[in-house]
Amino acid sequence: MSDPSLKPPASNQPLRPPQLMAPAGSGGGLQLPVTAPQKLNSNGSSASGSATGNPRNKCALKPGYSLMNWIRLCNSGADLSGTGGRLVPVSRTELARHNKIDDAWMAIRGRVFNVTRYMDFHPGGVDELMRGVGRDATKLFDEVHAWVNYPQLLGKCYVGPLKDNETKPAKESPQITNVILQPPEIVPRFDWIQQRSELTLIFYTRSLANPGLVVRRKDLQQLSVRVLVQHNWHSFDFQLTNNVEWPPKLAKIGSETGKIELVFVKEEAEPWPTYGTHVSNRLDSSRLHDETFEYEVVHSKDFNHDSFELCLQSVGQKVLMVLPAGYHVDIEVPLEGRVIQRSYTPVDHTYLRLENIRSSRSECLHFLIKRYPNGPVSSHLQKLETGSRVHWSAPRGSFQLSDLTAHRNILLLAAGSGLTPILSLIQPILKRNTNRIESLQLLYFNKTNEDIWLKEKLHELHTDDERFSCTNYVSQSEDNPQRIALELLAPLFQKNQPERCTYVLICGPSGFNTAALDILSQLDVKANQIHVFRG
Ligand code: HEM
Repeated sequence: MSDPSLKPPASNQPLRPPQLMAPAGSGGGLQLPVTAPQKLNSNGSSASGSATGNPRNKCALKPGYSLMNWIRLCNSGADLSGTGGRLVPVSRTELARHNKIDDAWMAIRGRVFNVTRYMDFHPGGVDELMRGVGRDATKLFDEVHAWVNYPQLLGKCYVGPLKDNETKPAKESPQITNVILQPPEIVPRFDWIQQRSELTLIFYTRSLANPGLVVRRKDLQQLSVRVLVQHNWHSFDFQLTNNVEWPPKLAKIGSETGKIELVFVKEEAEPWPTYGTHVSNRLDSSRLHDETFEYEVVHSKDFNHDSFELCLQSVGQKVLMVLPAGYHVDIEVPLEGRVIQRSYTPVDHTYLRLENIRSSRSECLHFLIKRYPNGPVSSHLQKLETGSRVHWSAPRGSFQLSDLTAHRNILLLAAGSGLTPILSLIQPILKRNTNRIESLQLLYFNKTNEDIWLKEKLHELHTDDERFSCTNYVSQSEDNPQRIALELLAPLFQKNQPERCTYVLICGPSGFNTAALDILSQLDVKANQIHVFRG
């Protein structure tokens, strides 16, 4: 029998009209986040905004069900938990009984919430929220939007802790285990919003999925967007309602949310009835293996005594490419009738000394390249003049940002030009809100002081966020040659030390990588705590 005191609140009846509710209270109630751009209806009026301030809105909420209305309801004194203010421990059996639209409970991280009244306020819609009711929805919640501040939004809906004292099934059947071991494929979901003068195409992947992007302009209304997520490519071919300008005003990938936003400026500033149409497909990745992209040099300049910066944009400005963090492209160079390839990870333009405004534009990719006397690719690239052409592959890599989720103290080991993939990870790791990082330590190894890249920039990063630190080591120093060694790394892995590193990312020449792996194995660091970037 279910406990009669745990019945859904009487107020599950239709909501009181919002204007009858008390205004948002001042004392510790919910706060309204910063307002975001809003979705325009075809008549140009605005639909409701997003609860986290993101300019997305899966469902146009009914009038009277905006975030503001929810805050009012929360502060109105209504019994949203349905328990009359009592905290009631909830068994899993009890939780399972509350699985209906008018009686909906949900457990997240061991806490049970009555989401019945939140149903129509949920920006993802009623059907989505219903997927999590009557059960422990922690995993589902995190997969969709781990960043949503549910304790704050659902504070008044808290029923009580989830009791975990029930007998668990003895053993899961082998089939079930298999299903759990294979993570479900992420298929990007498309959405769009508009303002009078802008159109935003949105692709939702998954939290920390670290997607990449290739956008190709066919003409002012036809675009091909390819999303790379977990080694799979998904294509979206668009026929837009009207013309947009190229390149997009913004191409943004939320490293934590896995959300991709492409903001285009409309040629004519007016509301569109719809974005247009699109056809989507999952692509056969093996067929893309031989695909190359043609880029041309827009800027090339010495960076230090043996390295240079190179900025390239797609020929005819047709392509915009954003790589997943930690990924590279293979640049191809013709040599004596053959084609040879080397891997390079682009760097953010803010790391370079660009003077040319054009080269900081979003459709350009920037590289920091070390010149090796016997390196045919780096020597070839250095000789290129403005307008010279280069071919490279689609983004490649095996790094999974989600592997780092459980780790709060991360060590970065880089040598020489191996710094570039590491650079692409620093911001995504530091910006992570889920299981926030405590320390991100970079040990950067070079031959001489002159070889060290970005000394000041990395110091600035440390000044901006003290969780990040960079220590330089030089091997060709007369008084104190420093190399990667057991004594150097051992203190970072000492047991019982709160800042003990639990994950290591390594990138350098093969000798350096091998030495690092050898030392880490002596320190008992397991293979699943290490990622090596190999070019
Ligand atoms: C566990 C079941 C749930 C599912 C399947 C679900 C699904 C969704 C979906 C599909 C969206 C649209 C945007 C996106 O893809 O991220 C969304 C947005 C949102 N959901 Fe949920 N949701 C669930 C539970 C909840 C709960 C319990 C809350 C209460 C705090 C919540 C609050 C929100 C908010 C605030 C947004 C807007 C996020 C933003 O704009 O950044 N969701 N949800």
